[in-house]
Amino acid sequence: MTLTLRTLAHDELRPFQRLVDSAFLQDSREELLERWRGLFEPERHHAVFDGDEMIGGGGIQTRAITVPGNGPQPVAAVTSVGVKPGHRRRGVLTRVMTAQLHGLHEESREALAVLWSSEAGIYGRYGYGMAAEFTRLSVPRGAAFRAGVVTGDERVREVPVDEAMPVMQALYERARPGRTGWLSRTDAHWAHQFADEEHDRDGLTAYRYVLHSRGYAVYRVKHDWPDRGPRGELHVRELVAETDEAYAALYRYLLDLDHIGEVKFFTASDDPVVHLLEDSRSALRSRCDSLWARVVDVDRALPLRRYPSDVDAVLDVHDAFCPWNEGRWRLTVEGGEASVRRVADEPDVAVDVRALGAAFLGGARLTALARGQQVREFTPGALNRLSHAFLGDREPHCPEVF
Ligand SMILES: CC(=O)SCCNC(=O)CCNC(=O)[C@H](O)C(C)(C)COP(=O)(O)OP(=O)(O)OC[C@H]1O[C@@H](n2cnc3c(N)ncnc32)[C@H](O)[C@@H]1OP(=O)(O)O
Repeated sequence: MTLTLRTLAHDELRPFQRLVDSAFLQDSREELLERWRGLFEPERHHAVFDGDEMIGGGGIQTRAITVPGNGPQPVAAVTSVGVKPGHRRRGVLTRVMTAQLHGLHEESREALAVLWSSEAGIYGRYGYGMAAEFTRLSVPRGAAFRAGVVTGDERVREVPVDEAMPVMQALYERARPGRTGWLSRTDAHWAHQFADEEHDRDGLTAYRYVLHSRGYAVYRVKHDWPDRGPRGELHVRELVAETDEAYAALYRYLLDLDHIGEVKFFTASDDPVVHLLEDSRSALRSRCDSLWARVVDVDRALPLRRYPSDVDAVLDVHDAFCPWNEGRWRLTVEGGEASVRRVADEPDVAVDVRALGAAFLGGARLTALARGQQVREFTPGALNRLSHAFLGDREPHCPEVF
């Protein structure tokens, strides 16, 4: 039977969702369909059919991502990729990736695509690079701040979700343009991210919502009452603050809650809490990849962000999956703004397109990627200059899995 590929219609959410559930070895739940419907853009979802049977697919959410120095920019947020068990390793994913990336290029849609990868070995072959990491942070309850840390005297208040949500949305929107890696959220995204259904809780409590006039935190608790006294785990879902003082005040509130042993948070890898703590080593940290990024069109993507230093270099780009990127491009950054044009000049560096994706948000250094054999320098000094130009003011961080 030959395989066919097409985009979906509005009434195909149910079979598509069943397919994704089957690929992720999850039970299908009819009641979740309404929540998914708000996120479903059928014309941006591709599915592969074996005869009449939908056996694989993947979708795109139309969103914006904050890039270094230039606020939110359009991004194709790739999501819900799956192939039914029994139909794997015969090129279904490759067909979906081809349809997505070639489609973005041909229709001049988003010049950048991002995703969270279920397994790290999958997306490099399609030109995605590891662009951001998150830190699994664990801080013991009561951990003291350094003398001199200011938390202010404003009371942090726990409030019901209905009161918290509009305030959270406004705070998030105000903070977002300055936070590399944060995504735009519609009401449907907010509803999805904070749905808080029983089966998502994994034995933890419902979300608790905490407000400060300049920030908020959302958390759950896993209770633990051993003989030596309570030592629950407090899991922070999101902590957003417009000021450093509000950030410290919210952390202080969470660290001082009774019955807690540890505060745990999947946070940005430059979360400042280690600098607030008297004993920085009490914060245990381990890192893992979060966002993978794909430069769809080199000449359209690189000018989307700003650069901290000027540079003029010819890049010999290797891109086997999107051949329109292959070859030599001159990247010129003046006053932080980039222009990119095709040239026949001798290259200063050779880069795999994965490395451009990894460096795009300022998270990975091109010098490190060179040591990882994804970048090669021909002109001495060019790599250091280029690597510096790609840095950002903050570590990129994506506070939600989509
Ligand atoms: C953004 C997201 O949604 S991430 C979620 C991805 N989905 C999942 O993890 C759900 C469970 N897994 C699956 O559904 C499937 O196994 C998929 C989607 C990962 C792969 O689908 P397939 O149709 O089997 O992939 P396909 O046959 O096109 O393989 C292409 C290549 O990727 C490789 N590959 C596929 N899956 C993996 C993996 N998990 N790890 C490493 N390599 C992989 C294949 O070996 C093949 O390599 P080759 O080009 O060198 O021959």
